[in-house]
Amino acid sequence: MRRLLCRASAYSRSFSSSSSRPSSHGEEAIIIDGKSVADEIKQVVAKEVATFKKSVGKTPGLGVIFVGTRRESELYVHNKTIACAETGIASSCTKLSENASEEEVLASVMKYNEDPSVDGILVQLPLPKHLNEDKIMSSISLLKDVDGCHPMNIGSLALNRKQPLFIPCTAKACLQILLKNSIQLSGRYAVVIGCGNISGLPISLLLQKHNATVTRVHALTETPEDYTRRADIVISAAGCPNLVRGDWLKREAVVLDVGISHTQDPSSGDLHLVGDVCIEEARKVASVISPVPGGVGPVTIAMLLQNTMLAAKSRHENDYRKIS
Ligand SMILES: NC(=O)C1=CN([C@@H]2O[C@H](COP(=O)(O)OP(=O)(O)OC[C@H]3O[C@@H](n4cnc5c(N)ncnc54)[C@H](OP(=O)(O)O)[C@@H]3O)[C@@H](O)[C@H]2O)C=CC1
Ligand SMILES: Nc1nc(=O)c2c([nH]1)NC[C@@H]1CN(c3ccc(C(=O)N[C@@H](CCC(=O)O)C(=O)O)cc3)C=[N+]21
Ligand SMILES: [Mg+2]
Repeated sequence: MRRLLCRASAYSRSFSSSSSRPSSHGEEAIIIDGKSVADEIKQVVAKEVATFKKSVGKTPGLGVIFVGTRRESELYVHNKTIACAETGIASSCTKLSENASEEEVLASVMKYNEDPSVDGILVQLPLPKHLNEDKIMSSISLLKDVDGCHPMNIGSLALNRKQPLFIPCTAKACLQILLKNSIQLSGRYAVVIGCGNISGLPISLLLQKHNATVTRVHALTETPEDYTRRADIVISAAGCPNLVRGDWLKREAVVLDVGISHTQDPSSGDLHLVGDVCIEEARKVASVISPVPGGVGPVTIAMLLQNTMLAAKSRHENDYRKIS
């Protein structure tokens, strides 16, 4: 009975444009519509950008650095550029070849660090293996770290009572989806699958900041399902198709699928996206699921725009303080 009530209340809470119920037979999870969550955020950002342009006379700007030729990275960078244009943010992209030297990449970061028209910098990951990712990410100016990947920002996210200037976009996107669907975090048990620097790790730190009890599992964890089966909230960011099966989940669990893998259609050559969660099984067990595509991904891009707007504002306030 409690379960039924839970499900009914989760349904009524989310009975809005941001979620849709896939079937009417009453036992399937709510599938979150990330695109509409993203559109709402983008509308707010677009208004802020317009106000900023009018009052300050500057256009917020994002600089992207893309090393190599990975096809999916190219797609993401393209999507980010379009999203910037939609909200009135200026964007530029520095493309470097697969065998670019560390000095070249660092020089590109420095150029954006010093460019007053650039408010936010994103170095597209993963980088080619010969490059030192830590060194490159640490060279991004703290005030421009809209990706939230600088060790100082990650450190502040991990510390009690400290607020980072920028929260990594994917973690922010997950939190936004949870809050939007009135999913309580405080005191609840959350399991994050995968501890990557741009997704799993920051997600687990942000959930912990919101007083969830958090376990992180990874490729070396023995029987990860022992943890996920007890979890109120499961967030998977491993990049392994069908990793999370229906029998890995507790009834009424909330499941966010962050992982994205690309499979190529043998006949058309088109890239298809798949998440980590076996959605056909999970939807029969979970109460709420964010799918791939159309879940966390679009919200992540909206958060990048929000962080870029935030960077423009805080840099402007800093300049103002210096001259007054
Ligand atoms: N939707 C979105 O907005 C975004 C999606 N992504 C996607 O999220 C995924 C993760 O990205 P990223 O963090 O950069 O990746 P990383 O490669 O940095 O991290 C992957 C993590 O998953 C773990 N892992 C791998 N296989 C398994 C497994 N079988 N069981 C449990 N854990 C496993 C790895 O563990 P170990 O370290 O032990 O090998 C590692 O901790 C990718 O698919 C990426 O495309 C990323 C960013 C944004
Ligand atoms: N420094 C850095 N920061 C990142 O945030 C970062 C990165 N590097 N490297 C790659 C990953 C991946 N990532 C995605 C963002 C949006 C979608 C997204 O919008 N996905 C859409 C579909 C997109 C499509 O159709 O191709 C969806 O899931 O519906 C996907 C993936 C950010 N990443
Ligand atoms: Mg590397």
